[in-house]
Amino acid sequence: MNITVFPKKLSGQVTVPPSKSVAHRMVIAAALSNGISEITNLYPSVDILATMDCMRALGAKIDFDGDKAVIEGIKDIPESAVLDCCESGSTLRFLIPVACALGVDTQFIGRGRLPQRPITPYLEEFPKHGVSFEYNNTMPFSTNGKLTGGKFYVDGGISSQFITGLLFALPLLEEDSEIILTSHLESKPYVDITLGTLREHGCQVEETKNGYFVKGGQHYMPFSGRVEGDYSQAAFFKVANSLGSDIDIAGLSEKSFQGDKKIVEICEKIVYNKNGGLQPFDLDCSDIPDLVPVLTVLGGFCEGKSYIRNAARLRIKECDRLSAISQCLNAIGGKVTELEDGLEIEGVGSLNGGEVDSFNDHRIAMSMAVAATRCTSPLKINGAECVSKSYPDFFEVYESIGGEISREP
Ligand SMILES: O=C(O)C1=C[C@@H](OP(=O)(O)O)[C@@H](O)[C@H](O)C1
Ligand SMILES: C=C(OP(=O)(O)O)C(=O)O
Repeated sequence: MNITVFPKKLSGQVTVPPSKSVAHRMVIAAALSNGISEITNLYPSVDILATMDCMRALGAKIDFDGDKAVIEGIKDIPESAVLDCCESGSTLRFLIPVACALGVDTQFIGRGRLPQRPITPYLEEFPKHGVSFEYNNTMPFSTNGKLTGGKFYVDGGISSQFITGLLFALPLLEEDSEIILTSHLESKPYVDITLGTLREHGCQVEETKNGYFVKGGQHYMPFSGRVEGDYSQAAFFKVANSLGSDIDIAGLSEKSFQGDKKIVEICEKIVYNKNGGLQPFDLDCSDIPDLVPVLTVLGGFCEGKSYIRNAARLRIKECDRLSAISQCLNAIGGKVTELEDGLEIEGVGSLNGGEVDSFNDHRIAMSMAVAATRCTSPLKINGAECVSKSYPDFFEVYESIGGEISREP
């Protein structure tokens, strides 16, 4: 579906959808628990539906109705399973260790960019712990064998999702385990969300000076709760506000562990200079990768050069996000230069509109819809249906706050 967005500032109230990151974790932990958990404020994004289907395939009973899921933890572990991770990196990287810890011989299926996204730490470490892979740099691929504990050496710079996956799996093993980070852990706030979920389910993890120690033989206890609002989605509306819209954003928890909460501080700190223009910024984005596309849009309207730093990992997300957002903004009159691990954004004050591709990436499509609020002519976003990965009704919400769009199948 292609969507043309007509330039218009937005105003009204939005309740942000529940956090995708928190929801993945709550569903997985509930499915591993001994008993029944109830999760409310669940939102059927394609990624979350994928995680629920995978946990069903591993033996959990999940009854999802409205915004509530009743999850009965796995009782009978299947010998083998096929897990369709769709395009979700989280689902894939969280569930490889989980399936292996349960001893399920698993075929992993995926599409879009997922087959190209790395799973290197597992390929390197798991054969030393009883698991073999049939893997040809793409999907489907298969795992065989039951994971055993011990030391896991993991590069912290590819994706924090490997640490989360291991943290979910290691309490289930008989032996104690240690995760040893061989380089700085990027996206650490996401691991902190995982630790919070594990605590809620009664699992203990100790932080060490270079990683995590996890006792074996632990049991997940059921836990019922509500998924908190998503700061990475709130960021689109926050940035729209910094660009002149007037959106009242509801549904966020101030106590959240989400690293993307940083968007609040970033937008509060953005100051207007004496001509009413926005001051440029220089940001280390190692802990907030998902904010980068929309922050690039913000930089496009600042007066002077803004910088996004420590963001090399963005090249291995749903698309190469550094390249995609640069191409999109440059196609409509922006001045963005790719750096090896970041971006230089020269503010231009106003963008023209025209036509861009979503690169099949939800965060690129939504960022461009925010850019459109300040374009001088309509902006067509091709392949805009990709928002369903995290925010299926994004464009309906956008219309509800005064956005004007037309859809083309
Ligand atoms: O653990 C998570 O929920 C996520 C971790 C981050 O990935 P990386 O750790 O690969 O940066 C983030 O980009 C992704 O959207 C969600
Ligand atoms: C990168 C993302 O998700 P995942 O890694 O789970 O595919 C995202 O939602 O921006």
